[in-house]
Amino acid sequence: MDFSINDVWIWLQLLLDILAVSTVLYSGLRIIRNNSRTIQIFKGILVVILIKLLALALGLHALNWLIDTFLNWGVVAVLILFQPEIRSMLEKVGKTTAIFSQNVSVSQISGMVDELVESCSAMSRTKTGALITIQMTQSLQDYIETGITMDAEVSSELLGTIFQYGTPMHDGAVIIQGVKIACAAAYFPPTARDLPTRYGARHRAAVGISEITDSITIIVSEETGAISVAMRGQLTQYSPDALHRFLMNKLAAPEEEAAFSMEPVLNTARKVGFNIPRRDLHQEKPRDERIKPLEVDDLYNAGGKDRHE
Ligand SMILES: Nc1ncnc2c1ncn2[C@@H]1O[C@H](COP(=O)(O)OP(=O)(O)OP(=O)(O)O)[C@@H](O)[C@H]1O
Repeated sequence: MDFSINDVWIWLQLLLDILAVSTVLYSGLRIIRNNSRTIQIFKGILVVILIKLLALALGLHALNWLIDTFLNWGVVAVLILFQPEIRSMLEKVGKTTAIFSQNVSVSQISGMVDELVESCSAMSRTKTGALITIQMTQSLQDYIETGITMDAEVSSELLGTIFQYGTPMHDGAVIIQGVKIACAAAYFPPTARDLPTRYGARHRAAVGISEITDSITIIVSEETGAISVAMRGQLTQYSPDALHRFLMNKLAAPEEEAAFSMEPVLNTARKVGFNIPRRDLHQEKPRDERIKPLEVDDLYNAGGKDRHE
């Protein structure tokens, strides 16, 4: 069989097209899955499309016209409704203000994690409420501006002082950028979801920021002293040791995560004939096995509660 350069180019274009479309669809579905608001809007759009199909099948012209008009305006409505998600997606594409791109060494991260865990452990013992968010790849600049700007090394003493009850900065969240405290007393949009009643405003704020950014938020409960982490809309309770392992795993080995998020795209490439070796999850992510959450609340499956011993 003869292949001209033109044929090769057409195949390459096709392949690029498939890769681009699957990346866009995958990112869109991830945003929808990770955010309760987008799930609701997505369900609403599906219902409207189903009604339109029904109207077409039954020949209901007036209803069909109404839905067409609604869908035409729908593009504008979706752009307005999804504005925060679109903005955060574009920020993600254009910006890599991640902890890892700030010339931060693993030993600096390790030092920061030691201080962070020590202070959370101390605040857990004294039942001092705390809310600490670590910026990952998406910028938290908008939220930093809602608080009191700082530029200080993370230290157990400083965090303890900030969250001491009655001090001017104890209300709100501390945001960590790189290995530094960028601000205190920041305000986060709380989640719109119905959380179990044992979770109050602090936990709602933590889940809220974890739904709209890829940040990691640590919460120390004033009521119980429990330490939890909010990430991608999920709240997980950790012991101080497990928290240390979790943070080191997330902050000191990010490139594995990034590579794994490309898996669906790589799968498409494999399907069209590219010989890309598969990664062995168990062989390459041994550190995850050491993470032992005490309790996992999967907030997306209301009431779902797994125990990991
Ligand atoms: N939207 C928000 N953004 C940032 N911080 C917030 C926000 N809402 C509440 N907080 C913080 O949470 C504190 C109130 O927490 P509340 O007791 O209602 O929460 P909780 O989830 O029940 O936690 P705890 O278990 O510590 O009682 C406030 O004093 C404030 O510091």
